[in-house]
Amino acid sequence: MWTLSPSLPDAAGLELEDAKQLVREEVRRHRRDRPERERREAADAIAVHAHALLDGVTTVAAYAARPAEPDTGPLLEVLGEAGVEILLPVLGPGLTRDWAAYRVGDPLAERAPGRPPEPDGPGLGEAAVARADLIFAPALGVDDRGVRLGQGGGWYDRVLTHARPGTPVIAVVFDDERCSDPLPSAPHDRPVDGVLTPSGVEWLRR
Ligand SMILES: Nc1nc2c(c(=O)[nH]1)N(C=O)[C@@H](CNc1ccc(C(=O)N[C@@H](CCC(=O)O)C(=O)O)cc1)CN2
Ligand SMILES: Nc1ncnc2c1ncn2[C@@H]1O[C@H](COP(=O)(O)OP(=O)(O)OP(=O)(O)O)[C@@H](O)[C@H]1O
Repeated sequence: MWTLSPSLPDAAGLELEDAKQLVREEVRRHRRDRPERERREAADAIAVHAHALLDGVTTVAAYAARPAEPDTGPLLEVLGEAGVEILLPVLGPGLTRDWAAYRVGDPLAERAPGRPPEPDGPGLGEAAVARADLIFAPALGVDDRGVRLGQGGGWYDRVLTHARPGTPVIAVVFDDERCSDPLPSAPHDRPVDGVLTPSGVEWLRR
């Protein structure tokens, strides 16, 4: 069985960005091979465990998954059923950062190949993430320190500077991407507070 920890490429002697890129390639390769059934089951389990995080939460910043990511459709449904306000990322030119409100059932469309599905409501501005009481972030891997490896655009590292201090950030990954060995990390990488996998919620930093 593949898991990220023992599959970490040997990053010794590499520049940090090169080391990150190698790990991204390893995870993406594995994601491409993941059976669709496993992805579907993971999505359902992730949604079930998300319930436990919603006490006292009014607004959630979440995301609509791209094809090989854990599907967030069931998670978004759980959020909708709980009556919370949902914000989803919207990308402008050059991956600029914005958010729009989303209600379950609203159309989501890929604006360009490889881009995540997006709502078409008005942009609320990058700083709208400050409304969120809870933030779900996509990731390729998360280690014991909460270091999150993202897709490499720095989108979340930048956008999270607008989150209200103390707002929990929860990365969503498959079980085999929850990594017990340290992932490469830079000073600007904002650690996450917890990780949500099909096995449940794990708090890493409290
Ligand atoms: N579902 C989801 N939404 C997200 C992210 C994410 O990782 N997942 N992001 C996390 O930061 C931000 C957007 N990051 C993005 C990163 C890459 C591409 C993209 O166009 N990828 C193309 C081309 C890549 C390339 O050639 O360099 C592709 O993958 O085909 C789009 C958005 C915000 N929304
Ligand atoms: N807060 C920031 N301010 C300025 N530049 C940043 C910031 N965060 C990240 N960057 C730059 O963005 C690029 C990608 O960063 P990084 O590798 O951490 O992305 P990532 O966390 O994997 O991606 P994402 O957050 O989009 O999923 C790097 O060149 C980095 O220097």
